Amino acid sequence: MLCERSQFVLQGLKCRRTFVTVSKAAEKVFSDTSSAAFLAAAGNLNSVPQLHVTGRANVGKSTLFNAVLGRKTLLHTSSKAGRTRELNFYRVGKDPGKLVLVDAPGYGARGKREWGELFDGYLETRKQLRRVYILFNAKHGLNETDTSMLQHLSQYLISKEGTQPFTLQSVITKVDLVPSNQVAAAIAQIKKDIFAAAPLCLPPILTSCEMDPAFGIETLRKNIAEACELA
Ligand SMILES: Nc1nc2c(ncn2[C@@H]2O[C@H](COP(=O)(O)OP(=O)(O)OP(=O)(O)O)[C@@H](O)[C@H]2O)c(=O)[nH]1
Ligand SMILES: [Mg+2]
Repeated sequence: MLCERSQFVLQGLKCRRTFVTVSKAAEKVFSDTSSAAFLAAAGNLNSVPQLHVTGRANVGKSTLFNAVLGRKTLLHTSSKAGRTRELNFYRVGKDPGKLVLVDAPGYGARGKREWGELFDGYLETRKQLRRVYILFNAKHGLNETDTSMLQHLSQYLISKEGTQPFTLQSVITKVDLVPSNQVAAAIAQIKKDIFAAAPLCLPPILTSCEMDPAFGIETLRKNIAEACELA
């Protein structure tokens, strides 16, 4: 199932081959963790693929992408919702970089209206955008705002010409917060809710940054390399 959906999204790439090359590619892209850097301006990055991270405030966006970049504090995190207040661009690898991660403010009750407008403008205009990662808290599941965001993002997934400008990948965070005997049911419910709201959204990658070692990071790195077609 995952295979078929990946194949669809990658427009015909052979699955087995994709996973082999992607695995090596992910190793290469993320091997030099010291070279990840915050970019104040994104003007000179027109040829570098970009990935966008979204999710409700406090879901763990910045923490998860620190883990992906192999850094503890590059992206600012906080126990208080609303820490990230603008679109922040991070280069992966030495200048000019292999790809750029864009960390965004959280949406939801504590998100602000203008953050939404900023996000939409970005989705509509950013040609280099390859994949949007939407994160859900394993313990909280999806609420109405999450469902609305999935439906909203779905509108951008297929253009009028029938092409797919970018793909949408779901990620479940904070799996450690769900008691082990309830994990399977919680994940099944989240998958069902994601599919109901956005059938084109790729099935979730499970993660936890509180486990030692953090869980799901390699899978996410491979997924990123795949999205950017880095061989
Ligand atoms: N238990 C647990 N806590 C986590 C995990 N990931 C992040 N957190 C905690 O969740 C809180 C919010 O993390 P952030 O990464 O700042 O969340 P965010 O989605 O970037 O938040 P905003 O920028 O405010 O939208 C912090 O206290 C993190 O330590 C996880 O996997 N498990
Ligand atoms: Mg944040």
